[in-house]
Amino acid sequence: MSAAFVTGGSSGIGLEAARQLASAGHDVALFARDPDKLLAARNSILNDAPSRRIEIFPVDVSERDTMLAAIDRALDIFGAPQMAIASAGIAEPGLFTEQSLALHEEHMAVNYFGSLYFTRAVSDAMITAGGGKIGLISSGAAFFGIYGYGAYAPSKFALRGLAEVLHLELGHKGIGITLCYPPDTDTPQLAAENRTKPVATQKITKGGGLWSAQDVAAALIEGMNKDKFVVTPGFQIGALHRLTSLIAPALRWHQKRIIRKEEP
Ligand SMILES: NC(=O)C1=CN([C@@H]2O[C@H](COP(=O)(O)OP(=O)(O)OC[C@H]3O[C@@H](n4cnc5c(N)ncnc54)[C@H](OP(=O)(O)O)[C@@H]3O)[C@@H](O)[C@H]2O)C=CC1
Ligand SMILES: CCCCCCCCCCCCCCCC(=O)[C@@H](N)CO
Repeated sequence: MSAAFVTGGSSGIGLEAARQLASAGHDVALFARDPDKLLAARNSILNDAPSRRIEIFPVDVSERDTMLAAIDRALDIFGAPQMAIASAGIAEPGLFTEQSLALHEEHMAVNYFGSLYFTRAVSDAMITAGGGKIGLISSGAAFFGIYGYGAYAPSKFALRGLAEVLHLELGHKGIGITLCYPPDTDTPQLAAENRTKPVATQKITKGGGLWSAQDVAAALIEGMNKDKFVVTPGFQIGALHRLTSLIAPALRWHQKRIIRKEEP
């Protein structure tokens, strides 16, 4: 039986991806910090896919050695996964002059290095096993600098840089890399960030549309199955992906208009 490993699998996009992979016949390993949320996620997935094996691994993806040890335990149980998705992430919007340096470091540690440790460990195992597919979640905020995302966006730009290299280096070793750029997606994280998000940031990101976690997860998994490198949910994100360097001056002009009005 083939397995799927999912970080951030206890909530939002990761939980929906894990649920869809279990329903498609995969056993699943879930990685996230809060054991209670992991248990609830396991029960909810088992409800939809009762005959699958679902194991939970309470771990902080940014703690390198404990994370690698947790993946080793999952590899002992399941062997190399056929599918692996790194969805664990944090997003705290705010202004550069008001955010702490520690918060910048935390975004890189979780969103970038957490995804990197996971990718390194599962790709090593997949190469030995003869192949596999890895899904990484960047963001629509990784195409151009968006007001209010000084701590968050760079971690997603970095992930994009890594994925572009891995697509080239691992592709011919039988490892598919799929990079997803979701717009705002209706998850607990979006609800939490909206409580402190500057009004200008909300108005700017609204232009990307609002997706459900189910639909983003489905688009990512479909992209992985079809060996697509890039998944862009929605026409706005698709257009941004193709056009950003061309329309960068227009995107700055568009934001400055909103910022002048909302952030005196
Ligand atoms: N929602 C949105 O609008 C968008 C989201 N994204 C990206 O999609 C991904 C998923 O986001 P979303 O589903 O909205 O978020 P949620 O907050 O709903 O879920 C995040 C998951 O990541 C886990 N997680 C967070 N920090 C850590 C950590 N340090 N170690 C291990 N697990 C961690 C959480 O569990 P726990 O807290 O228990 O650890 C939870 O399972 C993120 O990378 C996000 O940046 C991209 C674009 C838009
Ligand atoms: C010429 C003028 C055209 C203007 C169009 C502007 C469209 C911008 C869309 C960007 C959407 C980015 C959402 C990121 C969400 C995210 O990553 C967080 N919610 C994470 O939790």
